[in-house]
Amino acid sequence: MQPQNLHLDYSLVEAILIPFIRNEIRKFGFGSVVLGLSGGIDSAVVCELAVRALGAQNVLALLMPYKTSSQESIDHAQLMVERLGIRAEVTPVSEVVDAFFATRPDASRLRRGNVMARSRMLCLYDVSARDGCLVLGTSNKTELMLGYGTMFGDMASAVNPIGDLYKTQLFGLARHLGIPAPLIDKPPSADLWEGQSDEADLGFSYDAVDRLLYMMLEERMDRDAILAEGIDPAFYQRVRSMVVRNQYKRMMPVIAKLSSRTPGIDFRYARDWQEVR
Ligand SMILES: Nc1ncnc2c1ncn2[C@@H]1O[C@H](COP(=O)(O)OP(=O)(O)OC[C@H]2O[C@@H]([n+]3cccc(C(=O)O)c3)[C@H](O)[C@@H]2O)[C@@H](O)[C@H]1O
Ligand SMILES: Nc1ncnc2c1ncn2[C@@H]1O[C@H](COP(=O)(O)OP(=O)(O)OP(=O)(O)O)[C@@H](O)[C@H]1O
Ligand SMILES: [Mg+2]
Repeated sequence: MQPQNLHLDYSLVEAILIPFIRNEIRKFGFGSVVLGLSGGIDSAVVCELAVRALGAQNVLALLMPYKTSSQESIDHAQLMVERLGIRAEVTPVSEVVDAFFATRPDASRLRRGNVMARSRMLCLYDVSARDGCLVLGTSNKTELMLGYGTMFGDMASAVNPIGDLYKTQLFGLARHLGIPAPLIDKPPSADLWEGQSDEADLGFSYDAVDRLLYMMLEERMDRDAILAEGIDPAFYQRVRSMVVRNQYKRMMPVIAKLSSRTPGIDFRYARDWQEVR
């Protein structure tokens, strides 16, 4: 498999995603969106696309730093706000998160990170109720496949335009859209604790894992064919087990089937199932 196979015609991607956002937001009578703008590349790309789809006046960015969030992240989020001329609100999550852990002082870094992500989700959904808008999602395909995100936290949204794009492709789309270089050039980080980096957390690079995921998913190659491409067997096994282990993050909760039409099992109409009057 050639690494260039991963790359897409980003003009075409843009041409698909802009009407996608417009249609998926407007078909229920909504006209505007809110999203968490972190200063990272994923939310910058989603924000840029949303402005192109709906207009700057219809996009609200929430900047939700925790007290350890880096100043650079905040600056980069501000850079996007200025570039796009959108409305922005700063709603730090430090007090909420710290109040929660005041009675749980021994909680691990993982638990703290998840509560941080879920506190941001609280803010986003509260604003969506306040303003009558929808929450735009920013989880990319690599994160969704690996389960590298907090369920009901940063993974929660109404509409996610980038969930079928690998991180490597996000970089390509960001360049195509003209996202400022400082956001593209820095290492991706969940920014949940000081100095965190996705690639250090995961123990492999996005280039390597996207190449492997592409062979597993798009090219449907089996283990032998993938190893013949020079992929390390331990790396293959690790990624495969992450994909399998985190399947639940990509599904509805399991529902005990008691009737002939169970939500999510036999009742699987599309989100826009027409109301019969
Ligand atoms: N088989 C199963 N079926 C259904 N539910 C299952 C389950 N196994 C666990 N669970 C449940 O899921 C929970 C674990 O999932 P979850 O709570 O999501 O948390 P978890 O997967 O443990 O951690 C989240 C991961 O995402 C990373 N993250 C978080 C936030 C942002 C970013 C970023 O890149 O910005 C990255 C974070 O560093 C960490 O590696 C368990 O505590 C359990 O309740
Ligand atoms: N400080 C923050 N303020 C607002 N939203 C945030 C903040 N931190 C995280 N988020 C939200 O959580 C999402 C998940 O973070 P994640 O790090 O995966 O994406 P990113 O920061 O946009 O890009 P990158 O992965 O390159 O850092 C973000 O896209 C954003 O919507
Ligand atoms: Mg980030």
